[in-house]
Amino acid sequence: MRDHDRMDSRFLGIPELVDVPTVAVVVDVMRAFTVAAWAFGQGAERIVLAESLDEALALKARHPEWVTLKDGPPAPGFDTVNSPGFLRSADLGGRTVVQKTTAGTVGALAVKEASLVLCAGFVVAEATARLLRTRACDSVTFVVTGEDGQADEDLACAQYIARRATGAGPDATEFLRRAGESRAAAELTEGVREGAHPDDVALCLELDRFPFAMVATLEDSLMVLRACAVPSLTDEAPA
Ligand SMILES: O=C(O)[C@H](CS(=O)(=O)O)OP(=O)(O)O
Ligand SMILES: [Mg+2]
Repeated sequence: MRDHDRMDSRFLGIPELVDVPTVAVVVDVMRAFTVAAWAFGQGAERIVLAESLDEALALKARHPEWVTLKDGPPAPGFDTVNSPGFLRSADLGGRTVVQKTTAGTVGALAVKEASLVLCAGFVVAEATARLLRTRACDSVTFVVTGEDGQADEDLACAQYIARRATGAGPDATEFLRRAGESRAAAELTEGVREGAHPDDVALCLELDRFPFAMVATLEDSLMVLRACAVPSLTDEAPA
């Protein structure tokens, strides 16, 4: 039986990903994977993580009913922006979303050959940790997507999930405080980052807003993210 306390965690920025991890948790709190979680919360069936803006536009041209979003300001060919505040009023029931951002989607695509790829932020922290526990993951690479691995909102979330995945029950307050004081939070609050809603930072700091984890897999050469229900702890085998 695996000892949950022994999970080996490493925390790497995207440029540091030189080998293919077995299990990767790609963290982007502000804002890609908070946005992705909200898309599922609003009914989206799947999210295609696009390699480039051109690929997102080409997918839209082939599938006009798909919903495209990118970070930065609104742009032709894109239906919306990378903002949980704006996305929470969208009806995405059964829709396919195409997402392209500066950090989050790039980080997920950088580990697309891994056996298990989870995408995460605070809004799905507990479900993500629980999935790592139920899959008995002994060694996990956390991809800290922002600022070449230095983004403290992503590192804090990654460290929190890593602790939770070992069965420890750390108080989230300090991790959320770090995220709230991060450069990304300040830039979103001050309007430096475009395509932002005034509620974005608060929405990115909602702990366990959603009950699902998010798993990315290659489907017909596209990296596709799907919400994944995770059994409750009472369904886990005893350690
Ligand atoms: O939309 C975001 O918050 C960022 C882009 S930027 O840093 O604001 O330019 O993208 P993400 O990949 O979600 O970190
Ligand atoms: Mg980010």
